[in-house]
Amino acid sequence: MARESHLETTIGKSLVSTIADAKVLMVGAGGIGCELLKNLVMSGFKNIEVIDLDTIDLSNLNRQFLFQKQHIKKSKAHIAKASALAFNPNVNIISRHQNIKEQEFSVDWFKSFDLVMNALDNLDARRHVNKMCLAANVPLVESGTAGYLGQVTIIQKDKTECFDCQPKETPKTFPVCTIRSTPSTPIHCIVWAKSYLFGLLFGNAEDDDDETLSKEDSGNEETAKELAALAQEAQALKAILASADTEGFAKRVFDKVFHTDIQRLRSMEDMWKSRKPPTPLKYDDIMNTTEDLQKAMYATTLESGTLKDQRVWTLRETVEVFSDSLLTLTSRLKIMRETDAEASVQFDKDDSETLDFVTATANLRAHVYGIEEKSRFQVKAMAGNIIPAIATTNAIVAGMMVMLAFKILNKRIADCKTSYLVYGRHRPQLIVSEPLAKPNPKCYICRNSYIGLKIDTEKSTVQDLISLLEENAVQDVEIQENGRVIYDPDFDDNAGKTLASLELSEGKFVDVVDEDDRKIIVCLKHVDSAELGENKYEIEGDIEQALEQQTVMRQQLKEAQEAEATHEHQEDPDIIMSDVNKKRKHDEILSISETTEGPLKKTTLEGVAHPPVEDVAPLDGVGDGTSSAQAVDLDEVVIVDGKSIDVVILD
Ligand SMILES: Nc1ncnc2c1ncn2[C@@H]1O[C@H](COP(=O)(O)OP(=O)(O)OP(=O)(O)O)[C@@H](O)[C@H]1O
Ligand SMILES: [Zn+2]
Repeated sequence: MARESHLETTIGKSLVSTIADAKVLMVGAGGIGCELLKNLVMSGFKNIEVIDLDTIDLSNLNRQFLFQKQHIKKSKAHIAKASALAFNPNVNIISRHQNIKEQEFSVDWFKSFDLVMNALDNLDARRHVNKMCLAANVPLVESGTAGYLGQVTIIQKDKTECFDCQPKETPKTFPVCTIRSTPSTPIHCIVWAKSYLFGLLFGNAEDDDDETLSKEDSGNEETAKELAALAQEAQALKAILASADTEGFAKRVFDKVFHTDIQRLRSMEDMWKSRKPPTPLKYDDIMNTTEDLQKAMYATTLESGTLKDQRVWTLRETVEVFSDSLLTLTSRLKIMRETDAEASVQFDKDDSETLDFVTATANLRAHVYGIEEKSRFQVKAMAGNIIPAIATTNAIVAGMMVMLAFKILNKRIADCKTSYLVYGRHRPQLIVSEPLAKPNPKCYICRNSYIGLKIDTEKSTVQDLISLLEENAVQDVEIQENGRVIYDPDFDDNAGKTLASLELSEGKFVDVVDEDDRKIIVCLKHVDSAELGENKYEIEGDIEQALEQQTVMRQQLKEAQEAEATHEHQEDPDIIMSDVNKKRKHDEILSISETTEGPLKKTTLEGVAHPPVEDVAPLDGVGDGTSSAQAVDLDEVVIVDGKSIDVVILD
């Protein structure tokens, strides 16, 4: 009771009662999720549903404080529930050990919540929840952290930008030849080991087309020749793989990859005119040398007392790890292929044998090219595309999420802001905020109108769907599902097929575009025809209104495009400047995250809801950074001294 009376004094009785009645969905019970669930049960929320598909890993325990050692391998969602109930048993928590993308989590299910809160770590799941919340018209609190950086915002259909309104950064790519022939940094060697050699040895022959390699430079004739030679080498390696069961296999692979192939590359003199050529390595030369000699020869330090994970291995140790992991993974693959001829082993930073192999081969390659070698711990971070996860960043972000939740439930969406945690700036200001952005008129996700359609997907055909749309004034339609054309006036092959036979079943989103290019997204809900009775279908929502809304949106898009064309024409110097500023800010934030060290986490900036936008706004009330007490117009955050933060909630 005392807890609630404090809350009432702080935010008022009526909001406390609204919070107690609200039903909240929390997606993800990892770094942010654990903090968030603890906050929710401690701040008056009484009805919480938590979903996470994963189990607890040892590496989670340094920051996911609802989990302890004895919980390893158990469901994150279930354990998070049990631990949170210990904080406050008077809360109704439903936990689900499932993927949020499962079909049973339909638009109607999303509609049953007053609020959804994302504590996820990947774009795919975030995009999915974004779309479901737009379709269900439920407000979404979106969050993300990357090292010391974090951000929190809200997404509300037609009122704010959605998760997909701004393009997200694509993963970094490297030219093929840098990776395969002329590496110059440790990451080039790691990408080669993880995305090329690993795939060749333990994957399917065709899938060495990793996203981290770009073929942009393959137009040039020299490069094309080099790629052809590399392809031949790959074939030769596959021939060696056929002898995996025989004595000396590891030595044969080693000598092929680090001696024969390197010698061939070395013989291409043009390539080394302005670069240091690589030095081939021979298995026997290394294994026949003693450890002492190794140290003298290769100047690798073996500091006793340092964990093997955290120091660079000697060359001999590296070769030993190479041999052991190669043999283990080869026999693992053999067993897998007994039941599935197409099976492959995937790299996973938490799978110790795959990490061993990538660390050893990346370092052997680095050695050959005279590049700095890395510890297994460092390779894990780099190969897993990892930015350190900081428990306090997650805690601050989870705190800000709850404050946004308070405002949303208090019907004050207009007062919500996007907040960024920007550690490492010279100003004594940790959190900066900016007003919520309006939807991007060009967005393919939120600038659509959603309607629900109850229909017997087993019996109704595409033609039935077209007819019912026509009955509702949607004429000359084109129908697509997830980029797949189902029907258009020039492609009617599917007209007589049932929806279900085209996998248009319960929960699927179908894009319908009419003669005026207005797009409506139809969420299918399978209902048996017997239940539907005489009406063969039932529409949820107002199609006419949706079409009108689409007309307005088309007009807005046209205006935005015209405005853009005029700007481009005039080359407005202010606009150019603002782009430069944005880039500078972005680079600055990235450089902060690059210099951070700490525990590991795979969330990258791409996982954060929006790339940090404007330069840190000179917010109202912020001084020049020299004053010791600054009032910041953040509504809920006041920074004192530049050191401590007082959180004040203004009702
Ligand atoms: N589609 C999904 N459905 C349900 N939960 C998901 C989905 N995708 C991701 N998650 C969960 O979101 C959480 C994100 O938490 P976090 O970013 O801390 O990642 P983590 O996996 O715990 O940490 P790490 O990646 O560093 O091992 C994870 O627990 C993950 O299982
Ligand atoms: Zn959008």
